Amino acid sequence: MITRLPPLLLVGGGKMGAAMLAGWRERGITRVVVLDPGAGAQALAGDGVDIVASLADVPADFAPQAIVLAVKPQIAAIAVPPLARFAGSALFVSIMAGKTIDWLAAHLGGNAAIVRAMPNTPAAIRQGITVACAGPAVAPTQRDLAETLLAAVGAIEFVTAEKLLDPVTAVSGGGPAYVFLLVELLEAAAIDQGIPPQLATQLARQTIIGAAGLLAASPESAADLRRAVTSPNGTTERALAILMAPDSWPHAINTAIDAATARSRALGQEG
Ligand SMILES: NC(=O)C1=CN([C@@H]2O[C@H](COP(=O)(O)OP(=O)(O)OC[C@H]3O[C@@H](n4cnc5c(N)ncnc54)[C@H](O)[C@@H]3O)[C@@H](O)[C@H]2O)C=CC1
Ligand SMILES: O=C(O)[C@@H]1CCC=N1
Repeated sequence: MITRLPPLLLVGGGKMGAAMLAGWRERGITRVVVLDPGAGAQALAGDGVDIVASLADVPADFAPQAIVLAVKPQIAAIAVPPLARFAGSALFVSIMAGKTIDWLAAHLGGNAAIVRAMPNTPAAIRQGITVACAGPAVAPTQRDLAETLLAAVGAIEFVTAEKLLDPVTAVSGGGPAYVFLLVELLEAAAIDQGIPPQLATQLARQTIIGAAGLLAASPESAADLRRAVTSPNGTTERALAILMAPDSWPHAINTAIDAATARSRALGQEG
């Protein structure tokens, strides 16, 4: 167990970068340099955290033990190669969707130590889940460091088959968006039934919050919790008969996850 985090370079201080930085601050940092040209990143400055707009502004004597890549995959081909000078000394942890360990190694130099990971936005409240895969050049102590950095924002699982990162990206990486969409759709349906908008919003939000809390607190499976709501010949049964029809949610969710998985694979090939 690492007690205090070593010097870190965070490349990209947007939604995910900021969420991880907040988790690291709770964990105890020595020094973090955030490389981000965006004006919004300035808000991340504070005790032990410096913001720089370009790599040229990173102090020459700063020696990060880990570099976390939290920029969009679409700019990776521009943002990643200049970091190759750290490849001999630092671990790289990439959370970019789709970008493979091979792609990163090709842009950083063949021997770079690389962990590819996929977190999700509940990281912002330390309730995320991350799946990670360590490349061949990662030393055991570097794997431990990656685990510590990622565990600061929620649960963490390592896999050895990197190809699983594409469906993981589709399921848990994007998963919060599907849940938020459900809130939006429930709210719209409530309004359609004549429920006043303010109450409709409250019903939709608190239903998801309450159901998630019940899932977290209960030892029962999701299917058992669903059955507990569903009275024989009652109201929920009528709704579920529509939602659970093979060409309804089962088909839509499966097709959606398939499309997102394919997009993750394609992002790995671009640039
Ligand atoms: N948003 C999400 O739900 C998740 C996103 N990811 C991945 O995390 C990465 C970041 O995503 P978000 O935080 O959502 O994006 P974001 O747009 O909030 O943050 C990206 C940050 O990169 C900065 N940036 C742009 N060009 C840069 C450069 N050349 N050097 C350094 N920084 C630069 C931007 O100013 C911005 O602050 C992406 O690769 C995405 O695939 C992973 C899991 C979940
Ligand atoms: O939509 C995306 O590409 C990223 C990866 C997972 C969540 N957001």
